[in-house]
Amino acid sequence: MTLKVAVLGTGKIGEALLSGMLRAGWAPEDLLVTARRPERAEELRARHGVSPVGNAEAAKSADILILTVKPQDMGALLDELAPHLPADRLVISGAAGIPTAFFEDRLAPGTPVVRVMTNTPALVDEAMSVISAGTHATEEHLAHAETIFGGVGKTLRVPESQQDAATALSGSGPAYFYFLVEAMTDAGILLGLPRDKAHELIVQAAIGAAVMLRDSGEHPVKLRENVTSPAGTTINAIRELENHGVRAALIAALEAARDRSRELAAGA
Ligand SMILES: NC(=O)C1=CN([C@@H]2O[C@H](COP(=O)(O)OP(=O)(O)OC[C@H]3O[C@@H](n4cnc5c(N)ncnc54)[C@H](O)[C@@H]3O)[C@@H](O)[C@H]2O)C=CC1
Ligand SMILES: O=C(O)[C@@H]1CCC=N1
Repeated sequence: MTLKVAVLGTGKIGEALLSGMLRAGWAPEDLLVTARRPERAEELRARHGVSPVGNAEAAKSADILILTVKPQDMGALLDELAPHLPADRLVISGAAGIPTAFFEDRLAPGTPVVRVMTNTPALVDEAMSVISAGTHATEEHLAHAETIFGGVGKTLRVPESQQDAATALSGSGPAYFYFLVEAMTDAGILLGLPRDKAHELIVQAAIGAAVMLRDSGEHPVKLRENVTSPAGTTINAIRELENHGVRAALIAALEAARDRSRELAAGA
C-alpha cells in the first residue's frame, strides 16, 4: 500500500522537501500540502501538481505528516491538528529547537514523533538531515523518515540530546559558508577584481575544497597544509585569520546558534 504524505506549512524547507520527494519518484497524488495563504497553495499545485488541503484534512487522510512551520507557529498548528489526528499516524517535525516531547504532550497518547533537522541544500539533493526518535517512534518510523529525507541528501541518526548542536552545525551550516563567500568576494573587489570574476573564483574554490573534503579521505588540517607553501601566500592569510580570532569567532557563533535552538523550545 502506498503511503500518503502531507507537508504542513509548505514554505522554503517544506517545498525543498516536496520537490525532492517528487524527484525521488513519489507520485504527486500521494503528496498533500498545506499552506496558510490560498495563493501559496495554488502556487504549489501549479508548480508540483500536488493537492493543497486544509490542516485538518491532512491530519485525517495522510499516513505521515511532516510539519515544516516555524517553531513559533508549531503550538497553534498542533492545536489545529490534535482533534483530527489518529494516534497511529507518524508525525515528523522539521522545526528547529522543539523537542519531540512538545508534540507528544499535545497529540494523542502513543503518537510516534520523529524530529529531523535538514538544511536548504535539499534543493539540490545535497542536504544533511539529522534524525532522532521520540518516545513512541520505532525503527520502522525512523526508516520512513530516512526514506523521505534520504531523497534529498544524506541522513544521520543522533540521540535527541544532540539535536540542538546538529542544528547549529548543519541546519544553519550553509549560511556560514554563504557568509564566507560573500566576505571573500568583497575581498576580491578590494584586490581589484570585477565582482563577477571574484564570485566565480571563490565559488569554484569552495566547490573544489568541499569535494576534496568529502572524497580525499584527508583530514582538513592536511588539506590546508598542502595549500600552505613555505614563505608563500597562504600562510600570510592564515596568520591574519588567527590574528583576528576567526577560529574563536566560529566556535562562539555555533555556540550561540546552539543556545538559540534551546531557547526556541522554551518559546514555542
Ligand atoms: N530555512 C532553513 O534553512 C531551515 C529551516 N528549518 C526549519 O524549517 C521550518 C520552516 O522554515 P522555513 O521553511 O525557512 O520557513 P518558511 O517561513 O519559509 O515556511 C513556513 C511556512 O509555514 C506556513 N505556516 C505557518 N503556520 C501555518 C499553519 N498553521 N498552517 C499552514 N501553514 C502555516 C507559513 O505561511 C510559511 O509559508 C522552521 O521550523 C525551521 O526551524 C530547518 C532547517 C533549515
Ligand atoms: O535559522 C533558523 O532558525 C533555521 C533553523 C536552521 C536553519 N535555519
